[in-house]
Amino acid sequence: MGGDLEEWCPSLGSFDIQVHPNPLHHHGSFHWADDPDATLGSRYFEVRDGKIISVVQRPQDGAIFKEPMIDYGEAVIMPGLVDVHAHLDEPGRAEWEGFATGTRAAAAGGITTLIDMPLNSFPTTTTEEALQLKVEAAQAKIYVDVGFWGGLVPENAFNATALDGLLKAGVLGLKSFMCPSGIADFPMTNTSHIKEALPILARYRRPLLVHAEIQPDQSESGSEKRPQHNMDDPRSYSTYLKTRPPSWEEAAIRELSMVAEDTRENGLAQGGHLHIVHLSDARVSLDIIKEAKRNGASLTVETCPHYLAFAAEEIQSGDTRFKCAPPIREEANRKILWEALKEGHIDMLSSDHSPSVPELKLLDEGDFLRAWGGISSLQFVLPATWSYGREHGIALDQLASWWSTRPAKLAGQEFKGAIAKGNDADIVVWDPDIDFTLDENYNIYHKHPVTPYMGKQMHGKVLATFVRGNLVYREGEHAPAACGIPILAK
Ligand SMILES: NC(=O)N[C@H]1NC(=O)NC1=O
Ligand SMILES: [Zn+2]
Ligand SMILES: [Zn+2]
Repeated sequence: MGGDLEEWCPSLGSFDIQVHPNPLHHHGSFHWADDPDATLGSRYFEVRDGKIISVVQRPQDGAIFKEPMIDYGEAVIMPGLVDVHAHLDEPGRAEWEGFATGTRAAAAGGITTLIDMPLNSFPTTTTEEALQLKVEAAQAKIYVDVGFWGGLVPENAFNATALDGLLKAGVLGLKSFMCPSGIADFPMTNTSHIKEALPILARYRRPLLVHAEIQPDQSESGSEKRPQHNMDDPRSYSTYLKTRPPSWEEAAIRELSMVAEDTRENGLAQGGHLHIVHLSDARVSLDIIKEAKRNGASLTVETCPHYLAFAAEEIQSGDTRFKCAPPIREEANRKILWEALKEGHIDMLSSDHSPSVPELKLLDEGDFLRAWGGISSLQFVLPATWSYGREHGIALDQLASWWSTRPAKLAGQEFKGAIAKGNDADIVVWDPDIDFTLDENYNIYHKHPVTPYMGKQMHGKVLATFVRGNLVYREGEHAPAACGIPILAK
């Protein structure tokens, strides 16, 4: 590695990066996410004022190369990850996770853009004023770029003026829940709320993201109930699993697939888009999604590394670090999820980083029914996807598509998600061959170190992360200044 890298943020100015193909990892060809025809060979790209201004096979191919030149040798260079689903909880619950801690973890994990969820912070991001508070809280604290989803709740769903205000203020889209969210000031929406909001979102060409689970008896208690399962052992994972069967996801996704018909050509919400967050059920729910897509709906779906990494059978009694909703299902389901991802039926990945203060995980009692549902994982999504994905024969360009290109598109970030001329120089440099064990000595930058990945052996180490040409992280060190910016839709 050459060049003067001591110059951290706010800008490295102009520089060039040289990339050699990694002979161990080319999986047929080494290429950028947006350039499937690229053949094996060194590649160069040139960065100026935070933008990629050229990508060439050889320096003489039209680019004027200047110093400094950074040569990353055998390392893999990919577009920075775009995580469209993270809960940064500030303002209001900064003790759960915050902008500084969350984005430092993101930078260390190769994530260059993160879209913050409208809930778990207080107030929830359901009004223009609340968005303003979010932006103020993020200001000067973020190490990567951060956009914001707004919240669709019953209170604003039938109020077109309120939704217009929120969208004009710059949220990148809206998010709603079809079951209790676990947060009192983020009540769930039903199908009519969603149907009503979709044409408004369509006018802005912004998506509606939905937590797709429906609790059959529909009682809105704001928290999970302990119905007929209260005779079972609350420390046993299977007890929790039974409380949220695949039929919950199926019921929600069936309703959504009908609403999604409005997004088809000549539909009431043409130009609109529905996105299903964190799919866990790889069976009937996925079949409904495939059918809806075949019928022309503008619909996408994400899953998360924890559904691809873990299986219900291995979750130990009382280990509530693994509690999330929808729940992690059986090994057989995990296998089908991988197939669906590789075949393109699942469009992208996200972290759903949803930590709480450790006390709410009730780790001592190990009560799965009462513990906070949410998995902390932000910093580890790249090595987790790679480590577990290697067994399933995934390729680097698939990683870039699931983690960068497609999520950038969902979030409307046309200048992010790919290493291409004119794009932001958002880049992760990493070595897929370096193994590490996530243990107590590992630098975890999340607010709290509680994570189900603790103790796991993983492959893949992030060497450097650039956000708009700024070196924000390099091997255990962060830039002294927080040079991420809030992203607001125009
Ligand atoms: N409120 C919140 O973050 N809930 C999230 N946690 C989880 O496991 N699934 C969710 O939707
Ligand atoms: Zn959710
Ligand atoms: Zn979430």
